[in-house]
Amino acid sequence: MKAITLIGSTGSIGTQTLDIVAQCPEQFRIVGLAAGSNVELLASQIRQFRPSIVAISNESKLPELKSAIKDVEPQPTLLSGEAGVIEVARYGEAQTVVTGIVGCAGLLPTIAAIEAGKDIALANKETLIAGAPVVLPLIKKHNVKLLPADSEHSAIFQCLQGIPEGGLRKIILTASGGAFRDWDVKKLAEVTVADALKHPNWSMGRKITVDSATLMNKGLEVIEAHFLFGLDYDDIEIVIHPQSIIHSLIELQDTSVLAQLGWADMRLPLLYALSYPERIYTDWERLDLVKAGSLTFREPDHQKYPCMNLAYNVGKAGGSMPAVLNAANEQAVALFLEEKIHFLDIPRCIEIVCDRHSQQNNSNPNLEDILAADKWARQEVIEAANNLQNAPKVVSIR
Ligand SMILES: NC(=O)C1=CN([C@@H]2O[C@H](COP(=O)(O)OP(=O)(O)OC[C@H]3O[C@@H](n4cnc5c(N)ncnc54)[C@H](OP(=O)(O)O)[C@@H]3O)[C@@H](O)[C@H]2O)C=CC1
Ligand SMILES: CC(=O)[C@@H](O)[C@H](O)COP(=O)(O)O
Ligand SMILES: [Mn+2]
Repeated sequence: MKAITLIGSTGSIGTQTLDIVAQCPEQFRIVGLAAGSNVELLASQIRQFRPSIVAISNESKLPELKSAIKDVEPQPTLLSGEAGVIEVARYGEAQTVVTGIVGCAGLLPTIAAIEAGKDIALANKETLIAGAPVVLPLIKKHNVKLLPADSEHSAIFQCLQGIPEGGLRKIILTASGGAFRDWDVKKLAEVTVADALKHPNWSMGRKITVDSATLMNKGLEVIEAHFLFGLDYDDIEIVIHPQSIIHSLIELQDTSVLAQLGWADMRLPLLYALSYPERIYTDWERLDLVKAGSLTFREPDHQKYPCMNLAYNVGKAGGSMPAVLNAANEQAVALFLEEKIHFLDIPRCIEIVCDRHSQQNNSNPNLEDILAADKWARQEVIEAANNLQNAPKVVSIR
């Protein structure tokens, strides 16, 4: 039975991972949980899954959590703050750590898990995008597995099984097109937060749902694919596939193309990241091609969605640029969700900050450099947002 620690247990990835564990008690058990602020859900997860160690990142919530589980026997070790989450990530018993924290907040716990010899089931793409120059060498050094759980990267990883080294020629990432795929570009000036949070196919957390709407999610996934599978950026293509049935494709040297298909259900890539290389039987709804109907494809519109080109350019620049792109995007999306900037300001702010950083890109950043670049970019987005024409004054960063 595989022992699993789950960080980000109260989110979309977290709850779907726990659904798998509940359905596969012979295969998996939870030893550690970490979350941000959601005491009620975390307490009920503790009751159901009986982890040995738990952390809540928001320190002020620890007393509430303690009280909510005071009758649970045996009591798990309870920690709080960033240090507590890191402690949970490195906790002894677990073989695999599922990274379901959103954003670069996942970076330090993931590094701690790798250094403690854990395999990583990677949902938290921001960790790799910002931290690849540090994370990838550590994965090698500690001889642990980096198993993709993002649906596209899982699809590519599944297709690659049995393909000899050097056989891969191109990656084709599918994109749903996000909330505004059928909106006229002129209407994007009227977008509300509620509009951006209506993903056509997937039910996910707020940040990634906005990323899907700007197509930055696909831009981030291009960089993620580069780091995971080692192809040049010119060999990673995006295609819009509104049905989200084909989760991505690979082209091989002889022009043969392989794809992985399934309903839009994150449990499948999560299960494979946990069971790899085994395949576990499930009673989940099986793909019915007739029910799926037409599978269609179109070119992405780079004028309408500038985030994709931003990501390609930043990926090609490398160094500390991806950390800056990622942090700028996190900050811009947060401001959009707080209704402090407009949807169309998201790429504007990111571009301004990436342009500024291009003068000082660090080609070989260490962890300290990455964290500094991340902090700098967030502050710069605040400034850029305040300077946008007609923008209401935003806030100063903490
Ligand atoms: N959802 C999906 O289908 C997919 C998600 N991903 C990626 O997976 C990651 C998670 O996404 P998703 O589940 O949608 O996000 P959610 O917003 O639904 O969940 C985020 C989780 O992270 C926790 N969290 C936030 N900040 C911290 C912190 N500082 N320390 C500890 N825990 C924290 C939250 O806790 P709390 O709520 O208690 O505050 C919550 O459990 C993202 O990187 C996303 O890009 C990738 C592919 C698909
Ligand atoms: C489920 C998943 O992996 C998400 O990253 C998904 O890809 C979002 O959909 P789009 O970015 O294609 O809209
Ligand atoms: Mn994805």
